[in-house]
Amino acid sequence: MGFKIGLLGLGTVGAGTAEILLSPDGRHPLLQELEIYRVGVRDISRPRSLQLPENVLTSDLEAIATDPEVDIVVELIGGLEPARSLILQAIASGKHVVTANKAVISRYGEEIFEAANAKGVYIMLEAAVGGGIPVIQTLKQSLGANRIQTVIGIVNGTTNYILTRMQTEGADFAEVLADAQQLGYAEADPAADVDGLDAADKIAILASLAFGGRIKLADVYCEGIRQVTASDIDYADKLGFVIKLLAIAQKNCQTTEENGDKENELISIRVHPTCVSKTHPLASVNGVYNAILVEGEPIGQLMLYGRGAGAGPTASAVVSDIMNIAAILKTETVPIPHPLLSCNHQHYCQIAKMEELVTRFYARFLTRDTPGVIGKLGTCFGNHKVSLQSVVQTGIHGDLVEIVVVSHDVKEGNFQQAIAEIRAMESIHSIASILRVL
Ligand SMILES: NC(=O)c1ccc[n+]([C@@H]2O[C@H](COP(=O)([O-])OP(=O)(O)OC[C@H]3O[C@@H](n4cnc5c(N)ncnc54)[C@H](OP(=O)(O)O)[C@@H]3O)[C@@H](O)[C@H]2O)c1
Ligand SMILES: N[C@@H](CCO)C(=O)O
Ligand code: NA
Repeated sequence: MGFKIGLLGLGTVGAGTAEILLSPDGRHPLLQELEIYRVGVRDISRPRSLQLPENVLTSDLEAIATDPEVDIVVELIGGLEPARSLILQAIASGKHVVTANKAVISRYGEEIFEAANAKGVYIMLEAAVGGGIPVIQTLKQSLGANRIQTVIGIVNGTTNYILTRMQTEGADFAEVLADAQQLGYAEADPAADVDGLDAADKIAILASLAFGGRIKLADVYCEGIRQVTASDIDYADKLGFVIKLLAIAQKNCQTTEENGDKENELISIRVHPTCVSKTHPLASVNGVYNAILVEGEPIGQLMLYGRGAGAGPTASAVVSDIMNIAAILKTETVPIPHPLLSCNHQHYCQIAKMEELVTRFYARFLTRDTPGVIGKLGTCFGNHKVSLQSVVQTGIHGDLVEIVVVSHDVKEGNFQQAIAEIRAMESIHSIASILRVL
């Protein structure tokens, strides 16, 4: 056998990975040279559906990360600790690392990549974004000739699955979330999915690759889907939209005030539920499917589509990373950092303020049924340079009237100022929802 794999974790993705490694027939011949040498889990007495070679299973994960026999450590336990420490121990022991852990990479990427570069080992993370979709390698290698302008993704399978079933069945949020957990799509703590944090980790990683600099996770604006209601899905539908949790990173034309230098272009980076026109390619990405739309020069638009979660698709990405490393180890006697596989970012991207974002908005108001209320809304928006595309009175609830507004492209800061004033108006009962429109 050629290369010894130390697998940390044998849950959804770990078991999917082991399954591929244990059945190499009909796959790339390089797989024949990969050996599952050790597998680390929390509880070795737990019954496993997989038949592993004897004495492979252990609960001593540190021993795997530092074992001189192991060539590649594959971290699939998830969470921040002990995942981060184990990755750092593996690097310090001269091992290449494959991980599906976007949470660790988006928070500790600088520490991990600096340690890896100093030690001359690779950190591969194809499974961390878009599951089986080969988006990391596409950005690192295949699109290297392009100037990337925009990356827009549906990158969380759990929330896409929930929104799709809410849309098609009028299903209840909690019931659909339980199904997503059962199917192995959700994170151990599904709040990471539902509150948009998982998507924020992923867009931080994608933006870093697309724009060639580090991204501080705290700079990613993030809203989840808890506040999306059946009513909004219904109104959006009538207006020609579906609601999707989008993760968006865009190079802003605006330059920094200090010197107006092109080098200082700002990046806008955000995750939020978004009204997407039914004719947009991302609108038909449903269920656990993910898609990433990239716009670059000269390639134009490119969309990658596939399964973003689940054992098999995610393991497909993990094993392809293992194979990339094995291929290098096989062909180079002294591995040198492969310029298209390693990460050498030296600076942080500058991030645009949310107030500066230019976007369309959808807003739903519950108002008292008093004369002139639509006029007051329109005047207030107008005073703040918010131009409206449509204002529709959509229903009456007792003595309250429901009004839905869709704006043209406006500055986020102007829109929010108008909303603050409207909220304080006597004739406004409440603002039921505000969504951005793609
Ligand atoms: N699930 C997906 O569809 C998916 C898709 C893309 C990326 N990912 C990422 O892949 C990683 C793994 O996710 P998963 O869904 O496979 O997780 P999982 O099903 O919860 O499996 C976690 C595995 O790690 C082991 N483990 C966890 N903490 C441990 C600790 N402190 N010490 C020793 N072993 C520990 C568990 O051991 P026991 O078996 O003994 O409990 C289990 O085998 C995460 O980073 C996740 O974000 C998941
Ligand atoms: N919980 C994640 C798993 C894949 O990263 C999702 O639902 O997309
Ligand atoms: Na991927």
